[in-house]
Amino acid sequence: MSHITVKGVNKVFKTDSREVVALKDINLHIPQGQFVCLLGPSGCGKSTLLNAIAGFSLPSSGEITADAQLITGPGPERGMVFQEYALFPWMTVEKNIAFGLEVKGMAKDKIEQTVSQLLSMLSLSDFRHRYPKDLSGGMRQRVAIARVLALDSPIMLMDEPFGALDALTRRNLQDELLRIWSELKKTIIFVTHSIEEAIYLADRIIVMTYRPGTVKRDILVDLPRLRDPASAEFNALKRELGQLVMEEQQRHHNDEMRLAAVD
Ligand SMILES: Nc1ncnc2c1ncn2[C@@H]1O[C@H](COP(=O)(O)OP(=O)(O)OP(=O)(O)O)[C@@H](O)[C@H]1O
Repeated sequence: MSHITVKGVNKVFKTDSREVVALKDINLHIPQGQFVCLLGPSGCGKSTLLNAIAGFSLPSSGEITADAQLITGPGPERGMVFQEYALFPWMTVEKNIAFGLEVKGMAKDKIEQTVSQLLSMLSLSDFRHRYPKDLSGGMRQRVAIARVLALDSPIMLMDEPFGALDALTRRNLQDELLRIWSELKKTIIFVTHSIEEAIYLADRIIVMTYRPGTVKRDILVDLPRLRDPASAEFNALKRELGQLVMEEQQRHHNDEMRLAAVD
């Protein structure tokens, strides 16, 4: 089981000069196995919501539960993949993947078996003895995904994991992620500001508003996979989402102009 409930969540950041309402009255239920994208322009609270679900930064009010258990901090059932890979540079690929399992005290032969399976699943077998600095961005992100999969968390939280990759590598990794997701039946919450990426991947897209971050639209994507970005249905949804995101982008822009005028 791995469902998430977000109930009446608010998050306020206080700085010396002002308060930022990053999230306001967010209510969501994410069933087990759903692939959800959080979509919106910069500053609309996507990472704040993801970090709250991860337990890194708790809500100011409201509550989030995973399998009906209140989230009060990070937990093994929720694995996080960041944009910036977060690998240990002094460890080889296989050591990076094995690390969490060693910390958990798993038996050596079981670790070897798990790591080999993951290396194969993510096409990393030929790179097992390499260090992160000797890998491309796409390969490094594969290792980061393998590391989270090693811990077998039923929930994967992903914060713009492919944002720094070139278009072709990004599409390859999107396809691999879809394959892994359908094979392992994970619940995935994936932050992106790419409309096309959200439509390509998600069962459900949650469009957020810019400051305060609220749910602007909650859309189920009912297109068969693998999805064709050239299809009429894909493009119709892209236009609809483009309009919604642009409205928020405009609010972001207006806000920046207003703040610049005050300074
Ligand atoms: N630690 C913090 N202190 C003060 N304000 C913060 C803090 N973290 C986030 N914010 C503010 O909260 C709002 C939401 O930020 P958040 O990073 O969640 O947005 P985002 O949608 O993930 O944007 P991006 O795509 O740029 O990462 C922004 O206005 C941001 O400036």
